[in-house]
Amino acid sequence: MPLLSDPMTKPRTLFDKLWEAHVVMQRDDGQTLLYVDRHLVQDGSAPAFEMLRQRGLAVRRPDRAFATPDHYVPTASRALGDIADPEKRAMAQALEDDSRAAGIRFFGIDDARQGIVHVVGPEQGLSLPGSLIVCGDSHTATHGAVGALAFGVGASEVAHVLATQTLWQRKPRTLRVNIEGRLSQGVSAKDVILAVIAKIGAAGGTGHVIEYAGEAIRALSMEGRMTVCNMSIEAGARAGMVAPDDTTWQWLAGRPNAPKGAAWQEALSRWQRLPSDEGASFDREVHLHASEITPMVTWGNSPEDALPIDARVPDPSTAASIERRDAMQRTLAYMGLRPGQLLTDLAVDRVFIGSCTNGRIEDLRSAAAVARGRRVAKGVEAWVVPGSGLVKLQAEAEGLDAVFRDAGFQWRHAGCSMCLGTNGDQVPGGQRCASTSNRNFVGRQGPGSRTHLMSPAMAAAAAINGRLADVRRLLPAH
Ligand SMILES: CC(C)[C@H](C(=O)O)[C@@H](O)C(=O)O
Ligand code: SF4
Repeated sequence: MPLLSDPMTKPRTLFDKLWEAHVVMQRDDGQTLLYVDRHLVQDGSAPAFEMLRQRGLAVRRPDRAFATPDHYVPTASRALGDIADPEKRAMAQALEDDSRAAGIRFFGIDDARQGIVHVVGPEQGLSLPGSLIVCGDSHTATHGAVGALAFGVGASEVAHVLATQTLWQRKPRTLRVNIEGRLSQGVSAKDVILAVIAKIGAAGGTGHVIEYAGEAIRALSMEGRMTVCNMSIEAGARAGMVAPDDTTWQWLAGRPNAPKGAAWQEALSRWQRLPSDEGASFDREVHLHASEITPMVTWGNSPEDALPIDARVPDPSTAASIERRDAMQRTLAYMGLRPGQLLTDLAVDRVFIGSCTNGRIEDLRSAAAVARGRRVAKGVEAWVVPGSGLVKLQAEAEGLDAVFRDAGFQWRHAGCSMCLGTNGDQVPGGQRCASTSNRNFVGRQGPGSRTHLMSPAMAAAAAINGRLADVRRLLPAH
């Protein structure tokens, strides 16, 4: 029996192991300096390079950074010149110039490997188990799916990491979210994370790193785990992670930047020791049973406003407080909803399948399975935006582009696109969009846009039906 008080044998969580392995030094005020293994950079990071220039600092470890433009790139063409806003065009160009000047590996818009940085990192094997990964973007949590500690940082921290390869952080607390049992047919990783956020709230994970565990998480593919980890930030958490296992090794083996040969074997034996030890304790635990989770959609302006698709728009008069009632009334007004309306009665104008949450090959396969042999409803504009150029090529090799095009979807180039609309791909004001992205905030997809978050299969079902729809009633005919 190990002595629990012995720090060498005390059971540790995956997070504890990762944190301890990256500590450079601790300060008396509770801040810890961490070593950063991988720094992912996107086109919003131009100001960080400028900060370095102003202080006459060089990039310390260009070999540990990687850059690709995603937020500002056009998805109708592959030319930076097609970015209408000159400021954004300059930012996208600056990323290329600054990366090249610093010797940072860079995938430009004309490179098939370009894409949303959170899709490209894992795809290229740049995001590896046991590593500490940062990026100047909140959805960096995605990379935790490979068993990494990955989180978003601000612009000045991006500059700090570029200059020093380290980062000051306060140690977060740990929260384990356990999903026991098996998911039913038509229920996906997106439904899991929407159900988790609906349960714990958009601030439920504040100050914590979440480890997702349990049978339903173990059964998820890597793509599914990335979807779950991606939205950790929408629960307020600092990061999300899943212990690496056989699914992880199989998915990573052979990726361009994953270790090869003897180095792979050596890495594997290290990585196999990463999962939380039996008996390791977490500051908090939350339990959900997979059988409780059904296809979900959001109705409001926070990802926590998620309900099963067969539910009705909630009634503000039943709210727990006056403040909540007023907030709900404002939300319903913005979203153009009436209390008690069936969610399946809501007609959509737009459908967006893509983003770092759900723009991977498996997401496109599940949407295509629903779209196959069917037609997008009249008056609906439906887009599919692959998360990376390689996802696009893979989908084309499988004929998914033809499935989508035949059904009346637009097949676009890779980028963040309508998730945030910074590249001009926006939902017009007042229009309702079924979206596979991660945020439904006021104006998120464009001023006045109304976003309903859901899984790729559910978004495809909405495109076909012209209304929010229960994909279980529209499952592909076999
Ligand atoms: C623009 C970027 C900094 C932002 C983020 O941090 O997440 C964006 O990616 C988003 O999804 O809102
Ligand atoms: S796809 Fe959306 S959520 Fe992801 S990085 Fe781009 S804008 Fe942010």
